[in-house]
Amino acid sequence: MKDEEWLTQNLVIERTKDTMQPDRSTPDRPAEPTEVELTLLLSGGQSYTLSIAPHNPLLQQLFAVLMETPQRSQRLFQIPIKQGQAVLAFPSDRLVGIVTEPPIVIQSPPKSAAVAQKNPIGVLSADPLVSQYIQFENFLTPEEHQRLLNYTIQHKAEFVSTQTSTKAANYRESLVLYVFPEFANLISQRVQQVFPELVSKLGLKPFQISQIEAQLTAHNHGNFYKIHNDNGSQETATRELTYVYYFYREPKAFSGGELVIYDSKVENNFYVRADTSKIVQPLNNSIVFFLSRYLHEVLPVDCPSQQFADSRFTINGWIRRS
Ligand SMILES: O=C(O)CCC(=O)C(=O)O
Ligand SMILES: [Fe+2]
Repeated sequence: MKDEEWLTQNLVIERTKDTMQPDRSTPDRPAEPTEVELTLLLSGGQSYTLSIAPHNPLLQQLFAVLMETPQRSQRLFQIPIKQGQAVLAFPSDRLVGIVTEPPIVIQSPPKSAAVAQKNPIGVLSADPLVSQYIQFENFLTPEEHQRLLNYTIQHKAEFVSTQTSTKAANYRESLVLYVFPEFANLISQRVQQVFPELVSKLGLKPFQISQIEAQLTAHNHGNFYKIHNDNGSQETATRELTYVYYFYREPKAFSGGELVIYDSKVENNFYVRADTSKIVQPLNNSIVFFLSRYLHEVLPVDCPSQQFADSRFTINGWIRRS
């Protein structure tokens, strides 16, 4: 059967609320939804939200179209809406992103789901208990990266010791600079530029950004940050996404300092740490994004020279929703 035929023969229900079945979840797995809310992001800034059954092959077809790079085969989507009283029609090359809620796993997509642009590396899964992240390499230009490195080394004297919000001892050891306006603005701008892509690739519901926070950190010999999340207090509750931009002097004079992002499991209605995790390498001039609620840690850094200029530097912060 051709796609067009299939599409006109299958009814799609428009957006409805309360799509979850009565709770038959086990502590570890959410109940399977009976409907998925699907937002189609079209070029030109338009979007359309509808609800469909999770096993409707339309989902596979829409995702398959997104994967077709660099050349898209041209076809017309004709999706029945309003109980079949109307049709949403658009050519396949206008589809630029798909948001699903709850997150869904598309079985056997062609290659990685993170393809579309640039060179993102990361882990993408639609299971809310499986942590996902996106890492972009070459995030700043070489010139910006070098200027940032020079600026950081020149401002060594302004760094202070880090603390956690709970002031727990032996939980976090590193240095931080809170005021660095030029580069805080630069990172904030670039983060805003990739934000729509992030939301789409991470399968998040789009949200209004209220603030992008930024701090500049230096991890030198023996420094670390033990397991924590970034939005566990009242003051930090509106942090939705965490970003970490890594930079350092070449040749690299430290090892370790990997970022470990833990998967989750649900206990007593709370997300808690699962035994499985992903390890993110702090690649020079790369930036990683992940949900602020994930538990994560920075493994100890080994920097034999102990020189500040050889540190594992980051600009990291949080995208807050309004
Ligand atoms: O430096 C990193 O890789 C992560 C830092 C972090 O988790 C934080 O500052 O909250
Ligand atoms: Fe963190």
